This record gives sequence, C-alpha cells and structure tokens, in this order.
Amino acid sequence: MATSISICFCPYAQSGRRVRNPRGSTPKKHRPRNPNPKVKPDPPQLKLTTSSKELSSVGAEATTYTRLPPKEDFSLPSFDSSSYQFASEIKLSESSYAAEIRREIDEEGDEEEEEENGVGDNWELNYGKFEVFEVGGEEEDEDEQEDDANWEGLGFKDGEKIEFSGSEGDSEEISVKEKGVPAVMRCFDRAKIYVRAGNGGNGVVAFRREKYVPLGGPSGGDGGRGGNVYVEVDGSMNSLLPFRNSVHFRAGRGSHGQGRMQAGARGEDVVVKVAPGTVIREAGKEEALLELLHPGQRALLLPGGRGGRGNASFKSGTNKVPRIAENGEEGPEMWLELELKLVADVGIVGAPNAGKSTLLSVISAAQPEIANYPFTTLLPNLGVVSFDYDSTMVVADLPGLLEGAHRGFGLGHEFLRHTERCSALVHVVDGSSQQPEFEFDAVRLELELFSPEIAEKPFVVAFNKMDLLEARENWPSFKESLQARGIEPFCMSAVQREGTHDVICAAYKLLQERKAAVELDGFGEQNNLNHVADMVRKRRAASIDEFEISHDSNTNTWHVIGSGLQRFVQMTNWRYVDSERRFQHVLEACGVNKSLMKLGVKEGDTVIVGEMEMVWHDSADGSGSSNMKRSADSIKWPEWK
Ligand SMILES: Nc1nc2c(ncn2[C@@H]2O[C@H](COP(=O)(O)OP(=O)(O)OP(=O)(O)O)[C@@H](O)[C@H]2O)c(=O)[nH]1
Ligand SMILES: [Mg+2]
Repeated sequence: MATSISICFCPYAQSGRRVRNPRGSTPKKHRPRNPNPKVKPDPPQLKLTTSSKELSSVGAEATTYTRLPPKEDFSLPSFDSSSYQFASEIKLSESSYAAEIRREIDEEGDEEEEEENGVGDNWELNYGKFEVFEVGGEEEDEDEQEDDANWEGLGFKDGEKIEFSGSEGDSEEISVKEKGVPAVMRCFDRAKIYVRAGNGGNGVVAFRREKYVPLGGPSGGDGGRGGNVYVEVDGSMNSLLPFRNSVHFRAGRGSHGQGRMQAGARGEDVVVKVAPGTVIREAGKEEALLELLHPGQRALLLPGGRGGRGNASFKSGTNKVPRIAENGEEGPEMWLELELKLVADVGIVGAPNAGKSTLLSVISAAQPEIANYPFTTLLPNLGVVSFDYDSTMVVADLPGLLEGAHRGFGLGHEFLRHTERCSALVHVVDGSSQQPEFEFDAVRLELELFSPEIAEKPFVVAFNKMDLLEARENWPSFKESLQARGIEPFCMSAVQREGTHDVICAAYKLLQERKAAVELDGFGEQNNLNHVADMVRKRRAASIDEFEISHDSNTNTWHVIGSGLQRFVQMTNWRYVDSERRFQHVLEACGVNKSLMKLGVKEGDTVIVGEMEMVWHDSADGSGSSNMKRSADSIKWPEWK
C-alpha cells in the first residue's frame, strides 16, 4: 500500500547537549583561605598509631623526595602484618587519627557554609587531600605538592586505599588520589591537554540591491574555514612542564560570510609546542598517534571546520532566489596525552649517589646539582658532549635507580623510560660502596625487569671514585669478575676528571656503531605526520548514503546513524525556510524515508537523525512519496552560532 509521509521536526531535542554550570564555570575544590598569606601554615601531619621507633626503622619520617633515608632503609615497612599491611592497603580504622579525619570531613560541609558567610577562614580544618580527584591534566599548586611529599614520607605508595570505619559499624571507603611523585615531577614528562579546531563560519543569505541593477540576485558569501591545530617540536623545550598551566588549546573560528559575496576570514590556527621526543596519544588509548623527535617538525593534527556556504552558492537554474545558507562545520576536538621520552644519545644510569651527575658536569657544560646524598637528581638532566665541531652527542643523567625501580620504587620507574631512546648506556658504579658488583647487578636487573629492550642496549661500565682508598681496594676484584663475564669495565674519578675521557669515548664509539646498524636496518620514522588530520577529513567526507537504522521498541524511537548525515544536520541552518525543504529532499534522496518505511515506522514514532528529533507522520495523499510538513508547534530552532 502506498503511503505518503509527513515529518515534524524538533531540532536539538536529542540528549547529549552540554548543560552549562549555571555559574558558567566548573565547580572548584573547596580550599579555605589562609588568613595570613605571609605565614605558611604547617601542612597537616598524618599520624599513625605506631611507635616512633617502628616508624624510624622503615624510614617513614622522610618528608620530601630530596632527602631520602640511607640505602639500608629502602625496604618495605616491616610492620606487624596483623595490624598494618602496607604492601596493599593501609587501615587507619584503629588509629586515633581516623576519628580526627572523620570529624574534619563531617565539619567540612558546615565550614563551607560558614565561609560563604565570610566567617570560615580556618586553615586548621583544611583536609582537602582526602578529596577524590583525577590525576593528570589538573593544575596543582605548591600546597598540593607539599601534601604529596607528606604522603610519600609516610610510606604511602601509588594506588593505595585508606579505609575509614565508623564507630557504629558503617564503613566508608575513600580512594585517595594516586600519589606517586610530586606534581612537578609528574608533569615533567607527562601532560594531558585538550585541543579543538575552530568551527567554520556561517554562510549568509543576502541579495544584491543596487541602483540600475534590477534583480541583482543572491550575494550571500561563504563562511571562513575554522583554524587548524598543529603540533610543532620546539628545540628549546626539554620538558612538558609548560602544560601544567595551559591545558586547553582552541583554534579560532572562521568569520561568517557577508553580503556582496564576501567570504569570511579564516580562523586563527593554534600551534601546540612540544619538546623533542614527545609521544602523542588520544586520551585513554594505547596506540600512539604521533611521535615527534626533531626540532622544527610540524604535524597538522586537527583541521578546522569548513565554512558554511552562503546563498550565492545555492543559486541554480531551478532556484534563482535561494533563501538558504549553511552553518559552518564544527571543528573536531580531542583530549590528548603527551609523554616525553627524552631524545638523548647516551643515558647515564646507576645507583643513587654513584656520581652520575658529577660525570655529566665533567664531560659537558651542564651544571646538574651534585650532593652527597641519594636522589639529588630528581629530574633528568641533559648535556651536550662535543668532541670536535661536528661530532657531538647528547647525554642524559637520570635519577638513581634502586632495587624495585621497575615496580615504582624510588624514582627510577618514572624516568627509566627516558633511556628508551638512548643508543647506549653508561653504568656508573660507586667504587667506594661496600659491594660495587652487587650494585651494578641490581641496576642491570632493574633495567631488564623494566624493559628487556633497554637492557639489550650496548653499555659501558664506569667504576667511579677511584681517588678513594675503598674504591682502589675494590677495583681489582670488580674488574676481574666483570671481565670473567665478558665486560671490560673502565675506572675513573669523576671529581678529579681522571678516566672520564676514556669512558665517554667508549660510549661515543658504541653510539656510532649503533647508528650505523640502524641506518643499515633502514629503520625509518613516521613519514606522514598529518595522518590524524587525514583521518578526520576522511570521516568528514563520508557519504550521506551510508547510514544505519536502529529501533528502540520501548520508546518507539528510530535512530538513523551515519557520520555524513550527522554532519549534514549540523550544517543545516534551520533559520532559513528553504533548509527544511532541502533536508526533506535529502532524507528522501538518500533513502532514509524508504528504509524507515520498510522497517515499519508508524505514525507518531520518533525519528532521530544527528541532533534532530522528529515525529513521523504518515501522509494521507497516497502518493507513496514522503512529504515532510513543518509543524510550527513542534519545531524548536537551534541556537544561532
Ligand atoms: N671522592 C669522590 N667523590 C665523588 C666522585 N664522583 C662523585 N663524587 C661525590 O659523590 C656524591 C654524589 O655525586 P652525584 O654526582 O650527585 O651522584 P649521583 O649519582 O648523581 O646521585 P643522585 O643524583 O642522587 O642519584 C657527591 O658528593 C660527589 O662529590 C669521585 O670520583 N670521587
Ligand atoms: Mg645526580
């Protein structure tokens, strides 16, 4: 039976439109004001009901990363397992502090109200660190860094939970923010940013009105293209720390078209500058989108939206007075995770305090911090070693590695990945330590456990501190045992600059050999840096004929899904009367109406195409073609962009 159809529109009725905070901003974490900003309040101290003797025995009194306890203290806490299980979770239920924390949490609501009234400026009650919030991308200020350090000092590790048990038996679990390292270290080589290409400008409807030019015709210009998002390698950057403060990158939107056939201006492009060696992933995905190594490399990441066409573009033989123009196309958006793997030729690794930074300071112009305690180096340092004018190599001095570094113990885990790009390694061994060979083996083992590929890299062993008697005593046995394993170690005194040249020449030789091997392998880099933009363009070019229809029988709703159709709906400017006719025509021409009828759409069913929600009406004229009629009551105009 032939049926004719009419469809009424309710644009934008589909869920998924963002609802803005009535205040126009995202709610901020509650943070009481410091009554006296010059005097910094003591950070809240977390106390465990453990004797001070026990705590000191596991090095739990350390409060910052810069001063860790002696090496023998780098073992997991040896609490009585019946009461404290630090390995997986820490229960504070029995501690006196739990009651205190619970009281603070209860009071926090009251305190907020007080502060609204201007009477709640009490720093003592700020236990913001128990709030649950996400890691990465968020800004963190110095206070939070101090909090991090306090947590670390108390022996908390990543992903641990704190359980609070109420006295009445009800228990509430609060998962604490993943606290690994202070923010400045976390942000050194990782960042999460938001990028958005500009929307295209809208086309306009205009007609030429001029003296002596009767019937001037349509003259509405097209909108301008939205700005692109580029990623560029900036050779002067060596960390991702700038992204701590700037997270959002939005390209400008194209200007709208104007009368007299004037096209809108292009939106302003945005260039995200990253350090050499940055790997870019889409947030939450494993696969790397881009790997940018060399200064000056530039990739088009997101192309801006196309400008909407003005009515001059719709003029045709059958329609000489078109009253229709398009919206500009929306620019794509993305959350990106950036990871920096330093681009260094040689990485200096070794146990803490072995003399790695001293070696770097001697062989290059770098001036890393050097001091006689473990973990002086908290962030990798880079130095350029020049042999002569055209032979140089970049050397990275990495934070010291401890046993368990691959599991995140010490700082090694955070920075071991920076050795991934190194062609060769220099193992610095503290010759004056009690067991230099054991120290060397432990570092080798950590590298192997972290990544067998790193462990396979060629290396040089530098036995350091030969100016000290202990080192000179240890050297013969160390050398002998390594030679027995087929390794030829070097000895040096970094402080006295003796033997360092041989070490660095040996490393340079390894580097040259490796480079030659890589060239022979024909190992190439990514050729097409714009492949993400190409992907976006391909998706945009999808035909409107490609769609799928799904039916929800509970609500009698039909979803027509297809990226071409979705884009068409988004670019349709419902302010112009002709837009509706065009939309009706397109639905008919691309076969949506036919498919719906075939699938059994009934009078009154809801049909959703892109952001449009429509009500299906069977037409009674029996012509068999779909006939859309605008129902003024059911139509809601989309907001003007
Ligand atoms: N006597 C002597 N002391 C040295 C030598 N090389 C380094 N040192 C000392 O060893 C201490 C540690 O040196 P760093 O260069 O900071 O050691 P590091 O391996 O970078 O230590 P972390 O950064 O903490 O991992 C400093 O006090 C240096 O002066 C050496 O050849 N002889
Ligand atoms: Mg150092």
